[in-house]
Amino acid sequence: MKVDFDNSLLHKGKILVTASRANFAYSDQQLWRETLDFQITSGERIAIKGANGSGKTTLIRMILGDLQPSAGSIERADFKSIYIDQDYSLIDNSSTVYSQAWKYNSGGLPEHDIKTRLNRFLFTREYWDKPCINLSGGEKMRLALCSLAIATQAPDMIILDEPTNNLDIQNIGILTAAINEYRGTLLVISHDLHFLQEIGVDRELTLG
Ligand SMILES: Nc1ncnc2c1ncn2[C@@H]1O[C@H](COP(=O)(O)OP(=O)(O)OP(=O)(O)O)[C@@H](O)[C@H]1O
Repeated sequence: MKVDFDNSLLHKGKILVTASRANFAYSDQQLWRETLDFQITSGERIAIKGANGSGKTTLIRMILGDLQPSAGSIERADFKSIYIDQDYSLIDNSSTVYSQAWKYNSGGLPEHDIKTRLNRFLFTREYWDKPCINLSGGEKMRLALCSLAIATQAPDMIILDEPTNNLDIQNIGILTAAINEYRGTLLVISHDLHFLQEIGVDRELTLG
């Protein structure tokens, strides 16, 4: 499948995130027994692993700069990221499929091109006026990827949270193809070993 992602403008190997002795506390207790020391460089594909409640989502929110560490530091370069969470909050539930796609048309593509891209992501004409709130999880994932393929500049970093949960084989195929066309930095929380292998993850960050 041809996705036509515009690529991230960052050069490969640029340091995006540096965590030094970082930890986080929601209460008086630190989340991680061992503090976190890692770097993320542009172009890497990293799987974030750990049991339920081990702090994977918390770590992502720190990497995004939404949460500050309670110990140590997390330094972030200036980069553009997209977080596709399990609720697909990238999708505006008050929009229709077509208007969601149109919102990402920052480069002013003609209507015909938007429709071509919607079709590539299996959104044929009968879907265009459908309210996003009625889409299934798999359809929302597809529309999120389609929105990114419409945007002028792909994000420097895509973060996926359990992306294959609740997706059927066809949707997993589309997700895999889209991610394999993407050249930027990828962080993915997933227990799906087959998927991680298919998208060529370079290394793992395990929380415990
Ligand atoms: N806003 C909050 N206030 C207090 N505790 C929180 C808050 N958010 C998360 N926690 C707790 O912090 C711990 C880590 O949560 P987090 O959601 O980061 O884990 P996770 O690894 O993403 O979990 P899962 O695999 O179940 O999605 C959990 O014990 C959770 O209950």
